[in-house]
Formats: sequence, C-alpha cells, structure tokens
Amino acid sequence: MRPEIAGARRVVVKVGSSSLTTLADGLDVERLQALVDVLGALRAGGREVVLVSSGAIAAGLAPLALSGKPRDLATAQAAASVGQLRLVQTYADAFAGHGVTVGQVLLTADDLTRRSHYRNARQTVERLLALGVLPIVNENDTVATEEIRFGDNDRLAALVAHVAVADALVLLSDVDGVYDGDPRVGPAQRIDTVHGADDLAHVVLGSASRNGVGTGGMATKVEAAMIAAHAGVPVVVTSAEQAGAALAGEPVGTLFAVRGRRPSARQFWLRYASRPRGEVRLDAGAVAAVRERGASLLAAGVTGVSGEFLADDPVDLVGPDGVVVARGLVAYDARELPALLGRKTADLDPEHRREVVHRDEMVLVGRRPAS
Ligand SMILES: Nc1ncnc2c1ncn2[C@@H]1O[C@H](COP(=O)(O)OP(=O)(O)O)[C@@H](O)[C@H]1O
Ligand SMILES: N[C@@H](CCC(=O)OP(=O)(O)O)C(=O)O
Repeated sequence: MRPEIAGARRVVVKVGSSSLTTLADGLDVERLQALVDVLGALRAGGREVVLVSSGAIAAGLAPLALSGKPRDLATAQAAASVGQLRLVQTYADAFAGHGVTVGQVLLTADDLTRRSHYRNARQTVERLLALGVLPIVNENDTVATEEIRFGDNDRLAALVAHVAVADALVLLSDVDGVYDGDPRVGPAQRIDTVHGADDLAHVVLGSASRNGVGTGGMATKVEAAMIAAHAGVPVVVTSAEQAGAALAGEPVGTLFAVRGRRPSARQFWLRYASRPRGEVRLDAGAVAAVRERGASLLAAGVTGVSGEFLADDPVDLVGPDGVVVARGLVAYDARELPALLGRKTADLDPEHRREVVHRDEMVLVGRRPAS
C-alpha cells in the first residue's frame, strides 16, 4: 500500500491522448467515461481532483477529416480548437452523471512563467475547488505559439500539481508504468519505485506511443514526475485502466517518491516555471560565494550582462565557463548594471548598494544555458 497516495486529499490526475483518443476515430467516449467514473467516485469519497487532460488535437482530427497529427502549428491549433470543445463537453456530460460540475482552465506557458500570473492561476484553481468544481486543465493550444508552449501536458501537470498545492500527482498513459526500456519494442521490466535519478540511470526512455496521438513520450513523464517529486508531491505513472487502483494507493505503475523538503512557491516557480529574461555573468569568486556559501550576488562579482530585463525579472547567473550557476530575481534593470560592474559595495552610491540578486531570491541550478 502507498499511504502517501491513498491518503492524498487533493490529487492532480493527468491523462494523455493515447488513453482517450485514436487517430482513426478521435475521442473514445467509453474510455473517457471509464476515467470519469473513477474520478467521480474519488470526489464522492471526499477527495479533491484537478484533471489535466490531453486529447484536444486528436479529438479534432476526425471532425476535420485530417488523417494524421498535423505537422504545422496552424492546423494543430485549428484541430485543438474543434477538439477541445468536444473534449470538455464530453467531460461535462459524463461528470454531470456523478453530480460533479466541471470548469475549463486553458493555460499557456506565459500563464505560469510570469510570477503574477502564477499566483493568479493558484487563486483561480483554489476558488474553483472551494466552489466544488472539478477543474479540467489543458494547454491553450489554439493560441499557444511555439515560444509560449509547454509542449507537453506532462510538464504542465507537474506545474499544476504545485500551483494547486496537490498532495499527489498521477500521470495516466497507455502503458502501466515506467519500464527499463520501451515495452512495445522488446522485453522490459517495470520499475516499482524511483527514489532519485540513480534509479533511472539504466532506463531507456523512448518516444511517444505508436498509436500516433501522444506527444510527450515517457521521457516527458519521467521529467515531470521528477519535478513534482522534488517539489514534495509523490507521483504515480501508470495506465488509465489502473487509475482507480493507483489512486487507492495500490502498488501499481511506478511511484516517484518525494525527495527533499518542499521548496517555497517562489523557489519552485523560479526553478521550474520561470523563463530567464537575460543573463548576469559572474567571476569565479562570485560563483564560489553563491554556490558554496549561499551568498547574495554583489556588483563586485559581476563581469557582464545580457538581455533587456527589468528589476524583479528572473535572470540566469552564469559562471565564466558558461554554466548556469543559479537563477534569481535581479534587483536592477539591465541598463543600470554596466555602471556597477566589478565595483565594491562601499564605492557605490547608497541607492546602488543593494545586492544584484539577493540569496533569498535565487535557486541554485547546474546546467549549461539554453543556447
Ligand atoms: N521506458 C519506457 N517505459 C514505458 N513506456 C515507454 C518507455 N519508453 C517509451 N515508452 C513509450 O511511451 C508511450 C507513452 O507516451 P505517449 O505516447 O506520449 O503517451 P501519452 O499520450 O499518454 O502522453 C508508451 O506507449 C510507450 O510505448
Ligand atoms: N494540449 C495537447 C496535448 C499535448 C500532449 O502533451 O499530449 P500527450 O503527450 O498525449 O499528453 C492536446 O490536448 O492535444
């Protein structure tokens, strides 16, 4: 038994396209109904549910006589526009049978990467739940252009689990867990529990399922599960058919156990939801101070700046070797910093003596900048 799942008062459940649709026939109402019956029972048992549901694009293909997943953004957006309506109406009718009212929440990455929008999303979800509504979340594909897409609903589900302050996240797909290799390609062993990245070192994470409707593949599910587990939310990856067993805490699928203490909302947002608006380059001394001593970044350790950011924007703190050391909320506009570079705090006028990035406004990371 998994008490952290069985005892979860508020759960986020994400269901992929491969569990709800087929290329040929679009939305499979029977499979959608089966999931709704599980979630309706959960609600009847007093648990709160937020559903992240894929399937909009796939549900829009048949009505538009499109034979395969669109390759261009505009057609995918048109299919999503048609499919999302059918998807959410079918959910509304099915949940009504359980006496549950649903609400549609369509998000783009911008809705979560801007801190003010992140807070707004949290307030909206809280209010919907307080009113007894079951929120149904999807990416707002119709308007999500390439640069503001989440890209996959697995990552969106991990962010929603944090936004909703969920106690557990269940990622449902057409496979009953994470295997050490794609089970559709050859013999593979299901992994019962993941405690950290080391448990996945030998695992081959292949692409989306062969039914052609999925987007994320197992790699995005594992990445999303690791983000949520790091944020203090236990995750189960399994098949839609095992949703009831998984939510009851039975040892099905793959459990991603919680790791470390739950970061604050600001730290989580900085680490996983924010998008840097620029870079601040550090000398070796500043890298050591920030990385080893958890110090704030002072102007004396800054060697350069790039991007047109404003004070309070997220920026990447980059060392001399190009590795991102941390991400933080910068205290100055980009145009103010060149005059401060390398100067000691005592040599600066009073209004420029504050830290460039305060240690409480930064999170350490350790990867090369997205270039
Ligand atoms: N290591 C793995 N373990 C389990 N499934 C895997 C693995 N590698 C690749 N897959 C494939 O990932 C698919 C699920 O991803 P995807 O098609 O995106 O589903 P969804 O639509 O639910 O997001 C499975 O059907 C499976 O074929
Ligand atoms: N927003 C898209 C979902 C994209 C996506 O992540 O799909 P999947 O990999 O099936 O969860 C849609 O509704 O079609």
